Amino acid sequence: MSGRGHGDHRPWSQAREAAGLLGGRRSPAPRDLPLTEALGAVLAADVRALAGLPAFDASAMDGFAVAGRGPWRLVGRQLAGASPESVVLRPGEAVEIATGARVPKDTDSVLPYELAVAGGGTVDGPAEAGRHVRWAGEETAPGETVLTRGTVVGPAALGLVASLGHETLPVLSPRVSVLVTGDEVTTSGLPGDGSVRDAIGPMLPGIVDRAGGRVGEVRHLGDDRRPMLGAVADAGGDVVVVCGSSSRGPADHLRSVLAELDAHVVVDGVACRPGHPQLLAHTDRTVFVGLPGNPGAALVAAVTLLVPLLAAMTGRADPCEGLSPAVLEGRVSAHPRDTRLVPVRLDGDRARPVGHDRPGSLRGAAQADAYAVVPPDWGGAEADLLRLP
Ligand SMILES: Nc1nc2c(c(=O)[nH]1)N[C@H]1C(S)=C(S)[C@@H](COP(=O)(O)OP(=O)(O)OC[C@H]3O[C@@H](n4cnc5c(N)ncnc54)[C@H](O)[C@@H]3O)O[C@H]1N2
Ligand code: MOO
Repeated sequence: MSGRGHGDHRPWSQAREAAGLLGGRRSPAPRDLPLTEALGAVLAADVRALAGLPAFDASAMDGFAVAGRGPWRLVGRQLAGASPESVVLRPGEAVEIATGARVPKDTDSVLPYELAVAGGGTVDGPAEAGRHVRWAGEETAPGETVLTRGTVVGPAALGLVASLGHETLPVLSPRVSVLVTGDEVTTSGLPGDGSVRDAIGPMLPGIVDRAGGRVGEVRHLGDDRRPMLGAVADAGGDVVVVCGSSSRGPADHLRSVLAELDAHVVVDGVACRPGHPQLLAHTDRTVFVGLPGNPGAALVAAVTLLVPLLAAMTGRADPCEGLSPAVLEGRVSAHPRDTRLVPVRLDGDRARPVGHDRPGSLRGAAQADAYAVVPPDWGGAEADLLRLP
């Protein structure tokens, strides 16, 4: 049973710092992810244009592509996506053209419908040489660097690189394996009669994603020690998260399993409520994070250790940080030793506790914008905030 008293628990802010420091010393190997999976990851290398933008000379307006001086004889029509070599223009000729369509060879400019006078097989108007054509490569030339290493891939970046011909992106994104433990934990159907539905497995991939990592596998295990040892030892990835088994009951084997794997323990218990049974440890190859089985406590532990760890592994800002402090409403009191994390809704510079914040419940966190951080020495009124992932 317990060999460590409560006094050994790390102060909450120090635990977060320790996770960030460890993450800063661990860089995941670069890997290529399909564009559909690259959102939110950090670029491992500069990205160059594989094709120019536009990739061909295209009309920027609906109207007429013209060559030479007007009036022009209408010789055809070019719609977007039409076969590339359909038309070649000679001086004095025009084709009706759609925005985005490839302009015929030897086009000088495009005359928009609004400026054109058309009839009797001819068209005339004030065409200006070179205008209203998006010339190949004028926005981006092939080979140009369009995104630099270290950029967090956002939706626009995905659209950009797709338009330049990429199928994958080189990213730094820690691979995370999740082991959910507990004989009583089920993955489908109604809970009851001593069984509970896994609430942590469904929650973690989104949290990991927002911190720039990817969950590769969520495995469910019982409470026996030997299978847990095998599963922890064999779990692939840069980070292995073990849920449940973090406390000091007869089925809580994580500490002894980590000791058998010669893991170095960095944090064993954090002075926060909920979520004090948390673990951070590592071998040369892998970082281990132990989360409590109570789902509300697991979420607090995830934002305490897992999120800062993953963010620091790719050198990005912690996605939970950056909110300004707010006036904490309601009757919240500080705990004598532990930092309390209170789920709140934000309204301007005010934070209102939402309740339903017991360690076993995610109901409050599911409706909240942030945790209000209430340290033991809290003076009342304003509290720091930690954005909920
Ligand atoms: N003697 C002590 N007992 C406990 C302490 C303590 O300090 N001394 N701490 C309590 C706190 S606080 C927590 S939190 C839990 C953490 O325990 P474990 O991490 O070992 O988790 P379990 O005992 O397996 O489960 C706790 C609770 O959560 C339910 N659970 C577990 N996994 C899931 C899941 N994936 N989804 C939903 N619910 C889950 C489980 O059925 C239990 O009800 O220890 C306290 N005890
Ligand atoms: O601290 Mo436990 O992790 O509250 O439920």
